[in-house]
Amino acid sequence: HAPSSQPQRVDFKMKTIEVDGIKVRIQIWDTAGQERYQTITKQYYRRAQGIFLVYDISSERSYQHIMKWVSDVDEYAPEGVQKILIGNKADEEQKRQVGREQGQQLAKEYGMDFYETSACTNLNIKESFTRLTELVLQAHRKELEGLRTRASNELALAELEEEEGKPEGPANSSKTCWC
Ligand SMILES: Nc1nc2c(ncn2[C@@H]2O[C@H](COP(=O)(O)OP(=O)(O)OP(=O)(O)O)[C@@H](O)[C@H]2O)c(=O)[nH]1
Repeated sequence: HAPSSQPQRVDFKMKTIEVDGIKVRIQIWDTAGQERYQTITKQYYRRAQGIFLVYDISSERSYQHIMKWVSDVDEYAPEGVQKILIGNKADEEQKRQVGREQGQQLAKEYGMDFYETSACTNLNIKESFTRLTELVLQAHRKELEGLRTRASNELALAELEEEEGKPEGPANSSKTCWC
């Protein structure tokens, strides 16, 4: 926690969204981008499951910073964290410094999905949150399936071992009482 005299540099919100007919409760952490707060915000990467890397389409500089963010995420976030690249302020067309293709190209290089969004007009806000949640769920579904397979294999093995441990002959018939 930041000392109370310091401004809060991490905003935290809860939201419920629906993905594939399933209600998912998500925690959204908005960390500060400013350099002087970065030691604090890096600590928050560790528990992230999905990350938006956001630049401002009216700022070439913010776009150039994305590579640095990606390397920070690679260093501090858990392996397998899902990432999406966002070009925000898409409503500011007249101030645009970063082409949509530049965003698409960078996202492709890093194997990320890409959206241009606007917090002012709501463009792609819901879509990008839904997509990131979907990716996180997909990643965890694989984990869950892995666990399930392991659990059923272990169960099958335990049953086999139990079966092998039973005495042979008539005592092993269905009439035997094991209680
Ligand atoms: N036109 C426009 N302005 C936006 C949009 N999103 C944010 N802003 C404005 O951009 C400024 C910065 O927004 P913040 O949400 O504080 O940006 P931030 O990246 O979280 O800033 P830090 O937390 O300081 O790193 C504010 O004045 C917002 O109103 C958008 O989609 N369009």
